[in-house]
Amino acid sequence: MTSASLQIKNAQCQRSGELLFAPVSFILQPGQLAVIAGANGSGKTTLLEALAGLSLLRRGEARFAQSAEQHVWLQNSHYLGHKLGNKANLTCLENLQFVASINATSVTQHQLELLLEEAGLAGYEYQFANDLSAGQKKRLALSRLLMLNKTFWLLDEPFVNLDHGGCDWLYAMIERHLKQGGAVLLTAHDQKKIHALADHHITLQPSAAEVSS
Ligand SMILES: Nc1ncnc2c1ncn2[C@@H]1O[C@H](COP(=O)(O)OP(=O)(O)OP(=O)(O)O)[C@@H](O)[C@H]1O
Repeated sequence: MTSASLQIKNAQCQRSGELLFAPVSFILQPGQLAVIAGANGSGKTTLLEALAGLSLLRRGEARFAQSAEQHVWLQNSHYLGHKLGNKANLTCLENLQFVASINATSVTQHQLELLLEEAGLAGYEYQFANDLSAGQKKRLALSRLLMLNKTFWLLDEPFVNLDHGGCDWLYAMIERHLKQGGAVLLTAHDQKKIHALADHHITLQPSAAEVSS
């Protein structure tokens, strides 16, 4: 796992020609958690997508390890958005095998079975992802984090759809990742426990400024 930091300086995103939120700055160090909060529509998902390389920041910058090389950051990070990325017509096991193969990760079927068990999906190994409940789909998507050895986790509302047990599991997973030197950037609304664990609390505030062309 790399031990580099992520520096976010005066970051702003736009939609329909308008800046969504006032500039955001913080440095995410190894072992740290940043929680991004804000009202519905304030731009949390848009910011996370930009940091995950799916779109561009409108202003400011995100620098990884003091370098502008975004591909290094992307290689070391794993993004989980609202669209979970499970393959509906593959089983739980096949989903993990697929993700392992495209990430050149070597893993045995037994290891994957243990991983699914940890995710609360024992007994669902051969069930199609399409036939899982919303919370089970989330658990399957989150179990990828355990399989891939990525330093930075970018998680958009990861607690949504999880039951109490699922929330405890995810919380413990994040805590362990931080202790191992990983870093986590996530969005959350009313998760008091995860807010208490956070090193950075970022609440997106509306931006007054218009984007000039
Ligand atoms: N695909 C899109 N095309 C155009 N505008 C969009 C699109 N997605 C979101 N927006 C707009 O961008 C703004 C920010 O949306 P975003 O999803 O980033 O907010 P959010 O803080 O994550 O909200 P929530 O808490 O509801 O998930 C909103 O005003 C929304 O209407």
